Parts: sequence; structure tokens; C-alpha cells
Amino acid sequence: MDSKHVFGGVVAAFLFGFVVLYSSRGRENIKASEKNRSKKTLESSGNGVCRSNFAGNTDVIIVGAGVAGSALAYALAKDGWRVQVIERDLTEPDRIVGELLHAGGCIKLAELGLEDCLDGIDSQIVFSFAAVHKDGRRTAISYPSNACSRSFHHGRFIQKLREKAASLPNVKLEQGTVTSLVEENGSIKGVLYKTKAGQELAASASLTIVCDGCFSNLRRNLCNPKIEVPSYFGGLVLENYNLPYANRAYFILKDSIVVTYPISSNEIRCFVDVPGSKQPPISNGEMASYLKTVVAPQMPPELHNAFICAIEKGNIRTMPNRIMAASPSPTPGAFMIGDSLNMRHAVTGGGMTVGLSDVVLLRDLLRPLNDLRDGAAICKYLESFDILRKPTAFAINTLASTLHTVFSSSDQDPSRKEMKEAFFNYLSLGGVFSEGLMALLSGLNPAPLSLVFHCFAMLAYAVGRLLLPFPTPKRVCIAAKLILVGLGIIFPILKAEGIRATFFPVTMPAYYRTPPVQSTDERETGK
Ligand SMILES: Cc1cc2nc3c(=O)[nH]c(=O)nc-3n(C[C@H](O)[C@H](O)[C@H](O)COP(=O)(O)OP(=O)(O)OC[C@H]3O[C@@H](n4cnc5c(N)ncnc54)[C@H](O)[C@@H]3O)c2cc1C
Repeated sequence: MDSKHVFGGVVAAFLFGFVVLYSSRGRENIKASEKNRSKKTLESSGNGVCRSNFAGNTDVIIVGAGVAGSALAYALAKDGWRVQVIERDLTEPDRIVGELLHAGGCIKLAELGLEDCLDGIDSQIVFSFAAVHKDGRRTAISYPSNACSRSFHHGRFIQKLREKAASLPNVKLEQGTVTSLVEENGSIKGVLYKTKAGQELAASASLTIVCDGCFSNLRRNLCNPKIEVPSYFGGLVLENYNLPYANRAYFILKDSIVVTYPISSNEIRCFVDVPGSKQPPISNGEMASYLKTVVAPQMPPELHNAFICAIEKGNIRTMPNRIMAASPSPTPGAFMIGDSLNMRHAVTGGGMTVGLSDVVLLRDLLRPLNDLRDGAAICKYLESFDILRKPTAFAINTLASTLHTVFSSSDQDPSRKEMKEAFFNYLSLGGVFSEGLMALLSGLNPAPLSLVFHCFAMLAYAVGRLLLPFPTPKRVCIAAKLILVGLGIIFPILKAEGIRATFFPVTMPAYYRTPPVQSTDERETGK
């Protein structure tokens, strides 16, 4: 290690120590106020086991049985709610999304009692990531505390979740395409949907939860969506190929960003980030040629041949990376979770972790209620959801955007090039630095302050590297520009996520919402 690295490491370590002290104090305060909050919740909500007493009616309609919808259906039905799930296509999905569930997401899955959905689908354990630098240097990034993630075929996992939900007697899972929400006097009363046979039907429930994914048609009724598409992912499967390091994923951070991880015992998913809001077309061979001429030379030797074989086989698929901050308009009788509510860049594979974490939170918020008929009161109460989900969503969303923005920027600009170098070297510092970032991006440590301080530690590290051993005027200029570029990357992301709600949740009135008081004569155990 040269003096630059040592200095950078010392600066980063100093800042990190400060973060740990500061954020642990912050966390204690938040924990204390959460304790008070949940105590208040229990006091005002009765015994929390009663459910609505109007037999035959549906409590909750869930639109979409993807990751969030299926998990939510199971969680709510387990709590005694009568749930109707309407899914456009109940056959096994064949998609290139949602194939790696980070350690934090696995914990949420277990909290929902759904951990066995990872069994019997040839899912793989991923212990660590190898980050590969432009010059061939590699660094291993592990999860903290020997945690690990699981990767699999998306469709197999979804079918397991659906089977689990449908196994409960109070879940009705049916195939149909929801065409609209039914509104009456400003409240959502249910949905209109079309069956496979083309029959138009209506369904009503006290609460309709929209989980129709990234291409949601229904979200425009419940928020004002502002969607950004910074890049596309070109997806390939490298078949019958054993990586030299088992149970390891790759972040290849060269001129292109490439992410790979096993999805079964003999298949590796490979995603190539294609920057810009337009992709080279697949049909005329432009995409294949781009992958062969631009990306293949950047692949590590152990992946190169399998990558070329996969391109030649021709099964290239693409998906847009869509980013959308959560900004729901509270609407009585309706709610949104999953990608219909909030999307982030897929480079860190955080979507399912955020979705499952939202499912746990929503289930817990609904738990103290007896029935869901008072749409206005429940809508007001559920305003707290947006605040309480922030720590997890913020950490995962922000890190995904930051990582993508830094590593997809051009090397032409010396300050951006320096930032890329510093980010990679920061990851190489190992220990609390790389594990700290992994804990944040995997949902294991939902601590926004920790993320902000990692960002500033990285900036300080980058500046330290530039100014040592002698701060020449040229290097001072680059350092100043680097600070501006760094702040220019992080502040818009922070702003989109909502600075006040993220860092000062206790100043938000919605944080203190308690369950509406429901009269005891309406109560009956629905379980
Ligand atoms: C390229 C790419 C790769 C990704 N990789 C990962 C990863 O490795 N790990 C990770 O955690 N996340 C990943 N994500 C994100 C992840 O896939 C999503 O966050 C997650 O699938 C969201 O779950 P969801 O339930 O909200 O939506 P979905 O899983 O998309 O489910 C939506 C469901 O709603 C149904 N539906 C839609 N419209 C209607 C309608 N009108 N009526 C009835 N049903 C309807 C659909 O058929 C679908 O079943 C990736 C995203 C992309 C784009």
C-alpha cells in the first residue's frame, strides 16, 4: 500500500469512527421513540387479534401476484384477513428480473414464514461479490457476519410464493387482468378485471393493494409517477459453466458495468449495463455486436468464452432500469407497495428486499386493526408507512443510484475518473468499509446516516488520494471538481428520497399515526 492509500484509509477510518458513534446514538434515540410509538399503538388498539365480522366479504384485494403481492397475500391471510388476489398470468413467469435476494431480503422472507420458498428450486447461496477493476485488480466484498444471499430462477421462486399463498383457505387466487380501480366519493371500493375468457367482472373489498410491478398501469391513480430510465440491462445466461469461485457473484466495474451471479447449479445470469434511455436493437444484431465488440474484451478471462457462447446462442433479453421515488397520494381504500410504489436501479439487486421489507411493515401496521371498513381513518393511519419504510428503502435506493452513476460515468473527465478509482479502492479497504456498504445495500443495516457518512468518507478518501504526497495546483483543481461532482451525485438522490422524512422522521406528523379506535362490538376473531 502506498502513502496515498494509507492516508485515505486513515481519513476514511476517522470519518467512519465518527459515523459509528453518531449513528449508534441516533439509532438508540430512534429505537426509544419507536418503542414509545409501538407501546402507544398497542394501548389504543385493543387486543389486535380480531377481524371484521361481515361474513363472505373480502377484506383485501391484491392486484398482482409477483414478489410483493404473493408474499403480502400470505402474510395478511395468516393474520386472518380474507384476501382475493388477481394476477394477470398464473403460469410460471419467464423474466430476467428478481433473481438474487440479498441477505436482508432473506431475513424478511423468514419473518413472513416464507423461507421454505427458497427450497426445492435449485437456488444457490452467494457468500460474496468479486469486484473487478479496469486494470484487472480484484477485491472480494463479503456480507457482514457471514451473512449470505440466495439466487434462483425468478419464475420458480414466484410459483413457490404463489403456491404458499394459495394454500391458505382465506386466500382466493385467480387469473385476471385488472383494468381499473373502482372509485366512489373519493374512496376506492374495488377493481374491475377481465378474466382469461374475456369476461368483465367487478370485485370489491375494504382495501385494494396495488402490487402490479414496474410497468404498473394503476399507479397513476395513486401517485404522480416520475420515472427515469438511466440505462438498460442486457441479460444473458451462461450455461453449464462453473465459475472458479463457487458461490460468488461478480461486479465487473470497467468501461461497462457487468453483474453476474449463479441462478442454478449450472447457469449464471449475466447482466450488462447499457447506458442511455435507448438500447441497441436486438432484432438487427446491433445488441449482439455491441456485446461482442465492446463488452466481451472487458470480461475476466474465466468468463470470456462462456460470454461469447451465450451471445452466439442468441438468447439476449433486455429490461429497462427504471427509477421512481415513492410519492404516493394517500387515497382511502387503496394502497401500493413493491415496484408500483418505488423503483431503483437494478445494479445492486435490491428491489425484492425493499418489497419484502414493505410487506413486513404493512402486515405489522394492519395487525392491530379489527376491520378495514373505515377507509378514511385507515388511510390516515397508513401515512406512517411512508416514513417507517424510509431507512431500508433509502439505503438500498441511494446506494444503487450512486454506484451506477459513479461507475457508468466517462473516464474523459479526470474528476469522475478519480471518483471511480476512489470508490473501487474504498471497497478494497475491506473490513468495515466494504462490509458497511454491503450491509447497507443488502438491507441488513437500514441506517441512512451510516450511508451518508460512507459517502463522505469516500469523498474524503478520494480527495486525500489526490492531494498526497504534494497538492499541485492541477490536483487541487481536480479535487475541488471531484467534491462538486460527488455532491452533485448524492444531493439530488437524497432530495428525491426526502431528506426530512429520512433523517428527521420524528419531525413528521405522520410518524405518530396510531391505529384508528374501532368499537369493540364490531370485533370478532376472524382467524
Ligand atoms: C433487469 C432487472 C433485474 C433485477 N434483478 C433483481 C435482483 O436480482 N434482485 C432483486 O431483489 N430485485 C431485482 N430487480 C427488481 C425486482 O425484480 C423487483 O423489485 C420486484 O420484482 C418487484 O416485485 P413486485 O411484486 O412489485 O412486482 P413484480 O414481481 O413485477 O409483480 C407484478 C405482478 O403483477 C402482475 N400484474 C401486472 N399488471 C397487472 C394487472 N393489471 N392485473 C393483474 N396482475 C397484474 C404481473 O403479472 C406480475 O405478476 C430487478 C429489476 C430489473 C429491471
